[in-house]
Amino acid sequence: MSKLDKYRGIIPAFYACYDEEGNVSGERVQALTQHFIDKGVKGVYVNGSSGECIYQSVEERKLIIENVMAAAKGKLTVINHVACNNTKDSVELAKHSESVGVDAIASIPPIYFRLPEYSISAYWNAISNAAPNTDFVIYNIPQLAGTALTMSLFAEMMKNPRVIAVKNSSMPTQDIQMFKSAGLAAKDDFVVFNGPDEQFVAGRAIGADGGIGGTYGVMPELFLKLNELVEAGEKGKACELQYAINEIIYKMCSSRANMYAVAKEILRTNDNVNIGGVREPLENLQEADVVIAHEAAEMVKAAKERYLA
Ligand SMILES: CC(=O)N[C@@H]([C@@H](O)[C@H](O)[C@H](O)CO)[C@@H](O)CC(=O)C(=O)O
Repeated sequence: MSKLDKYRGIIPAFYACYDEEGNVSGERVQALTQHFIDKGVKGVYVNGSSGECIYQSVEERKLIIENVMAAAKGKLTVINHVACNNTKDSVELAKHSESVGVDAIASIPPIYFRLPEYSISAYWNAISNAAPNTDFVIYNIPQLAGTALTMSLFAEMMKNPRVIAVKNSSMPTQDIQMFKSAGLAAKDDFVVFNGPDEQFVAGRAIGADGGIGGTYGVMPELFLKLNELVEAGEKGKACELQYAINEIIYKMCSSRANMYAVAKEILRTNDNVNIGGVREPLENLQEADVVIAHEAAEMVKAAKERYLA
């Protein structure tokens, strides 16, 4: 048993939870956390892309993680994404994360200015030094952050003993293999999370230890089953379920509204969990999008009936 086993499995990327006025709702954060505990997932990834972190203040992000921790009570592995695009605020969130007892903090590189690698490693190490007793996860999502995790930057970060994982949301699954191999060459144990939900089976096959995903939240049971099939070596069945999941994701992405608005409507419809809409400038649902969300909700139900029986 490795001390990193708590990160191996299905970890939904936590959605932003708002009240009817669009303010962060601590009560709804707790309700969503409880929902994930009830579903039996390994953990949650809080304040990431799915958490709409770039549209939230430092105080709101503190409120969110405090409420996740209050409801999780040790029943979930909690990873808190703390990057704010400036070192000062990110450091403040890192310190606060450690004070509330998260398992790990995570960070994307700084966005907008194309910084040299020594500035990115200095940024990540400053954040990590502010939480000296907390694991650190590098979040690689070049298509959104605009900066990719190169192998030289990765090697530099491996010198930090708290760096235990990469959450890899880049599209080439080969990146997973490269980070996994280099991570294991540098350390006794190292975790890589699959990022693109549509490639979960491929990511796991090439070395990912589990996944963190933005669509797990609307169908955690299906991803738990998918992970089980992968672990059992049932390639054919795993691919069949992956294809069914992908049809659901394509449906979710076919909406004019932002995908997270669709996800929240699916949660409301299928699970009676109401966490509001999305924050502007993300698009909320119009009538045609509600139809799409309800079709996707039906697809989730049908897939559960078919694959979980
Ligand atoms: C580019 C992107 O948003 N990738 C998502 C995926 O889960 C993605 O939503 C999913 O594969 C659907 O395309 C995650 O990797 C992001 C994520 O987990 C997070 O930080 O919320």
